[in-house]
Formats: sequence, structure tokens, C-alpha cells
Amino acid sequence: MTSLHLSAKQEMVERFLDAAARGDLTQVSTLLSNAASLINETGYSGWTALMLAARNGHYHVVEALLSHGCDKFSVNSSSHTAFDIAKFWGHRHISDLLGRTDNSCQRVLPGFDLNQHENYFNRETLDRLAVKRTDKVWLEAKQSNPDTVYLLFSNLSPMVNSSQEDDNARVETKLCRFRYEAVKELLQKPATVLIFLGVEKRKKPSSSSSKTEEGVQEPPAWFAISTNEDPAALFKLCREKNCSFPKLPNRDLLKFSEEEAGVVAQARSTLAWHDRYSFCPTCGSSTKLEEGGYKRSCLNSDCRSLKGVHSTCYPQVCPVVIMLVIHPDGNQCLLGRKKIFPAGMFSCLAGFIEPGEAIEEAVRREVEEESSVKVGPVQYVSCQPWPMPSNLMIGCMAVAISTDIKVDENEIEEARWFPRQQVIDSLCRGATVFLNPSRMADAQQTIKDNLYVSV
Ligand SMILES: NC(=O)c1ccc[n+]([C@@H]2O[C@H](COP(=O)([O-])OP(=O)(O)OC[C@H]3O[C@@H](n4cnc5c(N)ncnc54)[C@H](O)[C@@H]3O)[C@@H](O)[C@H]2O)c1
Ligand SMILES: [Mg+2]
Ligand SMILES: [Mg+2]
Ligand SMILES: [Mg+2]
Ligand SMILES: [Zn+2]
Repeated sequence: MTSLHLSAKQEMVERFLDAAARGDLTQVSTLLSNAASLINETGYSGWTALMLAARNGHYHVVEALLSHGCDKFSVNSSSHTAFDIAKFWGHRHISDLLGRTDNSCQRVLPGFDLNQHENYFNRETLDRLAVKRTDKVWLEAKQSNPDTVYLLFSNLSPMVNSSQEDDNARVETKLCRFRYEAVKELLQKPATVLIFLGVEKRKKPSSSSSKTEEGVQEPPAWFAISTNEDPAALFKLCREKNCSFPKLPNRDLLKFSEEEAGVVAQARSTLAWHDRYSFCPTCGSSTKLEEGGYKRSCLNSDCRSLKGVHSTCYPQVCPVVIMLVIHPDGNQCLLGRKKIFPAGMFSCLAGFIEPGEAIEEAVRREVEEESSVKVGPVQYVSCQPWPMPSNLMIGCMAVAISTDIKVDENEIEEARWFPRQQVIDSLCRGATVFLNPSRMADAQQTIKDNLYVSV
């Protein structure tokens, strides 16, 4: 190519960029129809037409450039995308357009093809029967019913029975189940906390179901007891051998069957709330348990919390977003590691939702805080109660609109883009490229689902 050609081309590029900067939609369209290759050209300034239109708030030019397939992820010499520029200059309608409504980004998302997932801790084997929590007579009758099942918790750990399975030496953990006769003295102790968990979900009534006065069979009720009695004395209440109160929740609570894990999550999170909220958060007075252990009411009759409905009286759940961020090329994902992770382990980024914040915004904020990567479209995938002590992990998938990584060193030691195949090999084919989060954690489910969906 001669220098004459270059300068002619350069002149055309500058005319095109000038039209975009001025918001001259007609000239932008005309020049594009003559020379489609202009679309991603940068002039002397290093800015594309999209950046210039975004800088000056020319919505229709931005729209036209996007519809012609321009690269909205290219960056100027300051590493800013058109999205960053529109946001900086306060053109929110344009940053929304660039950040969230792009079809090429949406294509990366699995959309309506998503399946419903059952994550560990999600299975509800009990009908919580909330309507019965205020029925004191019914609850008392259930407490002394011989079919009723009690679980014992000490220091937020359930009493379990662990048996070594023969073939593959896998340790199976089962909840120790007690009857009324074994726990009736514990129920009288002032420090005991009792929670009504629900009744067994049954398709067919069994012979162990009790009959009400009208002769209708009712499935067994379940309660959780929290006690501070000496564990050695508690083990004597159980007919099983090898009982224990596991000490490492993040490891030991992941060894139950799916059926028992859901009950453990419900009981442990509710007991953890009682453990932390024994005094009224509004006035500091003592409180009393009500509604089958699902409410704590202040004993100070002047307390504000007794007027109207107050969330402080009810068990609290902390929503947390956990997200698989996909590279704009659709073939890499962003994983990070905290200092406390075992060597080589990377996981999805995660963070607490803040007050007044939507799920999508929490995803964008946490990813940017932790890695500096900016996120456009966000899609909910599945969720998981995480009873350590009471989170709800909200699993999302998101598409990055910038790719440079700079980690928040207070929280994250390292974050990297991992090629899809490397992650799939590591998760599913046992390749030891890097370690992943527990197979029970939402992080792993989110990674698996999305990498497969978008293969
Ligand atoms: N299930 C999974 O797959 C999985 C994976 C990763 C993280 N997690 C869990 O997600 C949770 C949140 O992740 P994160 O630690 O990265 O969050 P984060 O990025 O919001 O940072 C946590 C920090 O935020 C502050 N913070 C703000 N609100 C808080 C609140 N309500 N409770 C506690 N601290 C709060 C604290 O200073 C805390 O150290 C953690 O509890 C973690 O155990 C679960
Ligand atoms: Mg975090
Ligand atoms: Mg964070
Ligand atoms: Mg946070
Ligand atoms: Zn109070």
C-alpha cells in the first residue's frame, strides 16, 4: 500500500470518526455503507467511532454502530471501553445500552435453556407447616408424641453417627434421631432452644403415623434442640455408637445424604440466629421464643419492636451473589482465590448483597471490586442455602465487558481467566490442573452448568 493510499484511507477514517462525534447519523451510515471496514477504526486519538458517540451522548449513532456489529469491547489508550466512557460522562441510557442489551453478550448466556437445579442443602424433606407455629396446643401435643423426631445440636453442630463404609472407605454421616422419652429432661432446661422444623412429607401414610382424634393419620413431626449440656452426657442419650458433634462445619456438614442436608441447613441456620440474637437488637432487653422457635419477641413492653412487623424478630438470611464471569470471547471464565484457600484452589467470585441493591448490581459491584473486571449482562442460574451460618448463595452467570484484571489484594490473592477446557478437565475429568471448590458448593454447580450450557 502506498503512502497516498494510507493518507486517503486515514482521511476517510477521520471523516467517519468526526461524523460519529458530532452525532451525524446520516453521514455515519453513508460512510459505513461505502466502507464497512471503518466500523472499528481508531483515528489519531486512538478512539473508535463508538467511543466518540458514547462520549458525546449520541444514542442513535451508538445504536447504529452496534447494529453494524462494531466491537464494543475495544479500549482506548487509557483502557476504557465505550461503556466506561458513557458511564463517566453520565450518559446512562448509552451505558445501559452498551452494558446490558447487547445481543452478542446475550448469546453467551444460556437463556431459557437453563435447567432447574437441585443443589446440596436444597432438598426439603419436611413440610415446614408454618401455619402450626402459632398453635401452642398442637405443638405441645407433637412434642410428647412418640413418633416425633428430635435432633440434638451442641455449639451449632448436630449429633451424628459416622460409620466407615467397607468398599471405598467413604465415611457416611447420619443424623442421630431421638424420641421424646430420651430428651424430655433436656426440654425442661432453661438454656434449651427448641425449634419446630416441620412434619415429614409423605405420599402414603405409614404404620408409624399417628392418628388424630378424627382418625386422620399425621406424619411425624421433627424438632431441633440446641443445648449447652456436657456432650459426654448427651452421647449417653443415644443408642448408637460412634456419635460425635463435628467441629468443622465447612467440611463435616457436607457429608450428609441430600435428604438430611436440607434439614441440617434449616435447623443450623435458625439456631445460629438464636445464638447471635438472644437480646433484642432494638432495645437490648431479654427476649422470649415464640412461634415454634421462628420468632423472638422483646420482653420490654415499651419496645418499638413490638409495634408493627419487625424483621429483627425473625430469623435472618444473608443473600450472597456468586458468579461465573465469562470472557467476552465466550471461551474463558474468571476465577479467583482467597489467601485462605488451599494451595491451587480457585473459585467463582462471591460477595454479600448490600442493602438496597439488586442481584445484578451486586454481581457487577463485587466483580469490579475484587478484580476490576467490568460486567455487562447478568443472569440468575440457581441458588443454595449455605448454613455457615445463614447465607443464601445466589448463583449467577455474567458476561465481562472489560478484561484487564487488577485484584483487590485485601480479599483476593489472585484472579485469572481460565480457558473453558481447562476448567472442564479439572471439574469433570479429574485433571489436576487446579483444585476447585467442594462438589457440594454452589460455585462448582454454577461453573459446571454454565460451561456445559455454553459449550
Ligand atoms: N457456596 C459456595 O460455593 C461459596 C463460594 C465462595 C464463597 N462462599 C461464601 O460466600 C460468602 C460471601 O463471600 P465473600 O466473603 O467473598 O463476601 P464479600 O466479597 O462481600 O467480602 C466479605 C467481607 O465483606 C464484609 N461483609 C459485608 N457484609 C457482610 C455480611 N452480611 N456478613 C459478613 N461479612 C460481611 C466483611 O468484612 C467480610 O470480610 C462467604 O460467607 C463465603 O463463605 C460460598
Ligand atoms: Mg468476595
Ligand atoms: Mg467482595
Ligand atoms: Mg462485599
Ligand atoms: Zn426490645
